Amino acid sequence: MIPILPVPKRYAWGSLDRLQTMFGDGDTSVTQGSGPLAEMWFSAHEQLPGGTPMASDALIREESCGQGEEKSRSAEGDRNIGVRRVALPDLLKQNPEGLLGRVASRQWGPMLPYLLKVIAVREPLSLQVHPLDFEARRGFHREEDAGVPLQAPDRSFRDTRGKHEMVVALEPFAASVGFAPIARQIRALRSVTHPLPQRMADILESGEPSTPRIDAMMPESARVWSQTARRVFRAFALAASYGGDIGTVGLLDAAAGCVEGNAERLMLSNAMRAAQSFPADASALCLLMMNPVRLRKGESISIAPGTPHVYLHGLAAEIMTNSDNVLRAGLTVKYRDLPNLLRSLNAMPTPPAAPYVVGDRAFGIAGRLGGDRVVGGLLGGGRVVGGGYADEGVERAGMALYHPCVDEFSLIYGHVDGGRVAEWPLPMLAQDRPRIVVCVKGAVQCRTERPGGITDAVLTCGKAMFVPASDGLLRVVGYEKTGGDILLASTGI
Ligand SMILES: O=P(O)(O)OC[C@H]1O[C@](O)(CO)[C@@H](O)[C@@H]1O
Repeated sequence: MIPILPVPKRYAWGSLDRLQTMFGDGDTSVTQGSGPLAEMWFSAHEQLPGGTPMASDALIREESCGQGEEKSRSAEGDRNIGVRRVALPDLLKQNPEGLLGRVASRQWGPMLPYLLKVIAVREPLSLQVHPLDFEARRGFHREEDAGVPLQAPDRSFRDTRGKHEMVVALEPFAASVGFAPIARQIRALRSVTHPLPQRMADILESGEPSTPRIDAMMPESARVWSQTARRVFRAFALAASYGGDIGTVGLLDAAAGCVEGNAERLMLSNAMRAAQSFPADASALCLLMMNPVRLRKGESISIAPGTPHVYLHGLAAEIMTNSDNVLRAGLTVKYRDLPNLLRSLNAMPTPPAAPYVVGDRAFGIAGRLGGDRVVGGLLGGGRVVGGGYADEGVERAGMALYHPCVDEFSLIYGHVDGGRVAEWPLPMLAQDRPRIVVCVKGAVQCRTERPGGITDAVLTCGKAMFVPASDGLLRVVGYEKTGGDILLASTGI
């Protein structure tokens, strides 16, 4: 087991206290600095030139450290033990098979195929879409050829990989994800008295072409799209490219009293939350086209490339393919790249999908499908109707495994009581793979056993370990009376 330090990301939408409290214990170098803290990355994403940190540092204990590498020294018996900080991607390149395992290193090369984050959302994130693999490769090379530096703020593609992502709520979490059924979009838009939302509703109802400017932004593949997808694309692109200030907060406020239906009310409330943070940005109206999502602790949602989404509020774990490619349409101070976003957009109304969830005693909603296997259902009308933990919450639920339909990652989240050994929902996912374990509450003790001997480590809240594939099975025991909550990231195969 190798201790790793997260990379803190400070964006304006981050929290002023959640991550500071969770990760601030002990090593304050991780959380020091003022202002909001948005994300903590446990990552082996390649470093950007110019020193922008993307990858976690691994802390390697060594009896003698090379010059300039030694950060701290302590006497252990007669030995002089040093701690050397090595960027995780460099460490993985030294011994891919031992650290990542045979299967992962053959499939993805000397690279950790997933990126784990803990995110604290105080203000809405951007209205965004992630690209597919081929779109990321094409976009990356286009920007390289155009000479846009990798770390430039107006760069969209920072690597060549598509981004598939999954969110597991650690506290209540609010978002808008994917396009809602078209009738619901029309009802929400019609409630707002202004020519722009009315025009969007007209487009959705009649399918008439919006303007040549908007139709010119349709990707080539739109030729084979359904009428519904074309209508949705046009209405979305109209609001996202509008540019002017229409006084969205006042309009949404006036609409709040007249809209009918729970889902529509939630759509309006999500749009209002976005508009309050970005009052002059008409793209907040796009949230009137999107499914409102409310996750409770332990509930989860899977975001496939192409899915438009806005995270609005809450604390969550996020795990994704090893990519930082985000295409933004609005609600942000960061670079917007509407043409590329529209090229990647999935314009078909689709209910947000929960990943497969497997767990022991973890579910009261979806029901069992034989053995300990439970299939997460779909979200509808802003309520989770399948998957995730039952009402009583994670404390009583034990561990659950969240597994979307990709091979690169899976996540276990749950609580281990003091003195109890964690019961993994699927034990094989806790061995022979590259794993990252993070304690997000209380304290736990991790143990690995391999021919060389037993290794033990206590993780208090905010501390993390990279557990190499060669370390064999990982056991986690709740520490002291209260035990702790952990995230255990692993590959899916
Ligand atoms: O562009 P923003 O609003 O800062 O959001 C970026 C963040 O959004 C996400 O893509 C969420 O989907 C994160 O993984 C990412 O770090």
